[in-house]
Amino acid sequence: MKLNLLLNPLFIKEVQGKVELDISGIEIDSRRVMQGCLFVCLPGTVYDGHQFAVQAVNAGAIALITERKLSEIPSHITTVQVPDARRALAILADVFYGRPTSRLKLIGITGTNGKTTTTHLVEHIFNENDKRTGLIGTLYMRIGNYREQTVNTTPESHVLQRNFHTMLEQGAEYAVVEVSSHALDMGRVRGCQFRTAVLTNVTHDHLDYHESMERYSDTKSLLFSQLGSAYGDEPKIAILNADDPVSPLYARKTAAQVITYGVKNRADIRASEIQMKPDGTSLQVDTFQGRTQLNLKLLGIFNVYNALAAIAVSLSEGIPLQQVKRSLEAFEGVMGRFEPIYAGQDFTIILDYAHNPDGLENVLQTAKTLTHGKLYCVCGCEGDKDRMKRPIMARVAASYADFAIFTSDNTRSEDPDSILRDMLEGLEGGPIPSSGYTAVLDRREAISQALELAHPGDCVVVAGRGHETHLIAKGQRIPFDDREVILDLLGSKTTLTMPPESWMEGNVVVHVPEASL
Ligand SMILES: CC(=O)N[C@H]1[C@@H](OP(=O)(O)OP(=O)(O)OC[C@H]2O[C@@H](n3ccc(=O)[nH]c3=O)[C@H](O)[C@@H]2O)O[C@H](CO)[C@@H](O)[C@@H]1O[C@H](C)C(=O)N[C@@H](C)C(=O)N[C@H](CCC(=O)O)C(=O)O
Ligand SMILES: Nc1ncnc2c1ncn2[C@@H]1O[C@H](COP(=O)(O)OP(=O)(O)OP(=O)(O)O)[C@@H](O)[C@H]1O
Repeated sequence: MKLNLLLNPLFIKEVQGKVELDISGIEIDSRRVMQGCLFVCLPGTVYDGHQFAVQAVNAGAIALITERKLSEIPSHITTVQVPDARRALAILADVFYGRPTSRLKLIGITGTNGKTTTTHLVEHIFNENDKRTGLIGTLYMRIGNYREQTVNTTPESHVLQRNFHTMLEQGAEYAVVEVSSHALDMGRVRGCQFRTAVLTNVTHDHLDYHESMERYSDTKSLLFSQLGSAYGDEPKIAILNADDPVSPLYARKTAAQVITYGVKNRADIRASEIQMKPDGTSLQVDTFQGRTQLNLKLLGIFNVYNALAAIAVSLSEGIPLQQVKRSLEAFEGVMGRFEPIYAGQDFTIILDYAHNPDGLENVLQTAKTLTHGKLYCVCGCEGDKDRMKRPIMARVAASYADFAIFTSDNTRSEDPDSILRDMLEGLEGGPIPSSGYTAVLDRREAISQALELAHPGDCVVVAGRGHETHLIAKGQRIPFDDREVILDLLGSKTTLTMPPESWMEGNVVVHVPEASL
């Protein structure tokens, strides 16, 4: 694409050099630059991309977007100075890839927990109903069988727009995207023409970055204000969790039409008569298309919320309720999210990705409800991330588990002992698990101890890592997959299908939510 066409929508302070150039791609990392690229110099949290301009030119960049004048740039290289390179990147990426979101039906899902699960639920329902989708999130970018690995839950704008372009090429009608608070804050989704925005929930996480819950919640609300205020021929919809206290404020921030879902409060899509059994959850759902009975294979009230959000998206796209029901009932779950690991052992093991207080509480609450015997929890906290959640997560584990084993997660640059000390501070003067707790630095050893302690009827929850296959410590990525470790400790190579009767020996549990209508 010609550079002058790319630059058209940009507010430019100064251009030096020719703009009649053919640009082969847009890059922000000098190590990935290819011949003919436009290199955008981004100020980052660790480095300043301007430092790598010369490196980018040496690697083949023919033009640069900068926020200031740079010395040492060869005179044949075009330099375009803008006030804000990150904003410029979003605009350039949108133009370079042909404004793909104007031709895709874009659904963005934000929230502290449940984004991955809800995007997968929506993808599954849509695909079962002949709507071709692309999905972007923590696990991957995928369109049918085509997959690309993602570095971030929500990629930087040039990768995001490239993904959307690929989706269009592959015939996708919809894009279902996890939108993280970091992405909203850094403007990675600027330029995306969202059709539907969904909120799962807002609870404590990422305060290392956002600093306060107010700022965190305010950042998440950007997705709803970014639905825009112009009305076109197609509907714009904000889907909000009626039981989350932030929702009324988010409703005020959007000009879009609002659909609510929930369990406790009045909502457009509301679940009641929730019953949880070891092999699934049944519920009644009242919607604007009538009432239906649902039998989900998923466990936990948190998954009821995820399912309600997916129902709201599906109904708003005109999929009949009975078809939504059929599709939801066939959904098997998402890798590493409340996933049972069974290799013939006589107790239950749940692999889960919970890595913040609310996620852990939801998972342990669900496991406890279904466990007749003892509940064991193995969990840790990440280094170089929100320190404030460490004692809270330990308290959550202590409140639900009969025995807690605190261990390491990604320690990054931090001393693993000091992370554990932060966690254990949460137990001072607080609840202590009925059978006690221990701290075991080595994660494999921690899991091993939990499996050795468990008896028939017990349940071991291994939390925090879910689908992850590596641990990060001192700048190294060390292969470590909780699933493989568990199977290895059980002396098995693969998981088997678990017969429902060998799950936790729980009776049918009826959950009666408190109605506040
Ligand atoms: C804190 C943060 O979000 N950092 C993101 C940010 O990197 P950064 O600003 O720190 O970049 P930097 O390392 O300082 O470098 C500055 C610039 O110099 C460039 N550079 C750097 C080195 C070099 O040799 N050459 C070069 O050109 C870099 O490419 C960059 O353009 O921009 C990068 C490109 O978009 C992101 O990949 C990176 O995400 C890192 C990996 C990360 O861990 N982010 C987390 C916090 C995050 O965003 N998480 C959310 C999900 C959270 C959740 O819900 O759990 C997500 O959406 O993934
Ligand atoms: N609606 C929910 N409310 C609370 N906890 C949830 C909910 N859905 C899932 N969880 C818990 O949070 C964990 C992460 O779920 P999921 O991956 O769907 O969320 P996410 O928002 O994509 O997380 P991340 O952004 O960190 O990838 C699950 O393993 C489960 O423990």
